[in-house]
Amino acid sequence: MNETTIPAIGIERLSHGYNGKEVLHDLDLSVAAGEIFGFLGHNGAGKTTTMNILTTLVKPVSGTVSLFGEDAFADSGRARSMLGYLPENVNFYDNLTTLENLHYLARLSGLRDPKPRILQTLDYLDFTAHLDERVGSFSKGMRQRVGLAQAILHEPKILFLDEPTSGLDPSGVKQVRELVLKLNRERGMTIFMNTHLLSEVSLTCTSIGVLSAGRLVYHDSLQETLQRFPTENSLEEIYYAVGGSNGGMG
Ligand SMILES: Nc1ncnc2c1ncn2[C@@H]1O[C@H](COP(=O)(O)OP(=O)(O)OP(=O)(O)O)[C@@H](O)[C@H]1O
Repeated sequence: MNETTIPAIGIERLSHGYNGKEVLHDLDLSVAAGEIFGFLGHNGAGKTTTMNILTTLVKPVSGTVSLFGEDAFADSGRARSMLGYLPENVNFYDNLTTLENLHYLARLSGLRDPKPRILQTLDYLDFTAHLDERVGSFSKGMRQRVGLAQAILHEPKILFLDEPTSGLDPSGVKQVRELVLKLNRERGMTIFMNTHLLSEVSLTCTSIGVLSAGRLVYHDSLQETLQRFPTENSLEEIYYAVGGSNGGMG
């Protein structure tokens, strides 16, 4: 396999379960470098479980995960240096400022002298004005941008976002969308995004996968998807057409 064909994310025969009950069944998936991949699925389909495995937080029962061709669990420290993760709910210390929170988290993850990089990242995210404000006073959208700063501080090659626009107002949704596109365009980051918001997928993603009850029932480029389903008026209809029909999207 040469450089150009090594996927950013390679998943082979991945299975996982809790308390003896399997929730991910034999998942195979590959995401090319430079993609913005939208991972769709109803509640309980297994999206967060998959993301927790891809970010090496959870070791799978069976199967392999590789990041740019390297086994993620052979050296999870190395894998973590390649990836950034914005979980659905990030916990910050409300009585600490943006800078103090990011400094603390950066030191925890082993970055020495992180301040210059924090300043540079906040500048990139257009958030410098809130550097010395306490996170406890922030809106959900502002907290999300601090979360994004935390996720990209070490300049990862792959960014994992779990429902990044959940609970945001329309302007917050737009801000996150624009930042995701900017990180992909300017820094070449591969983005893997769990989402319920089908409208966001068509505005942001280059390829989509649909997970239904722990099985990948669809994976293709957004362009192919829109061509293949010309009569479906929305991505939601496409979602149902390809098998995500057992449950609501909320
Ligand atoms: N720590 C856990 N212990 C036991 N069961 C779990 C655990 N985490 C998830 N599950 C179960 O695994 C299944 C998949 O959950 P998961 O959170 O991965 O789905 P999801 O697609 O991310 O759903 P949502 O959109 O609601 O976040 C669900 O049936 C869930 O109840």
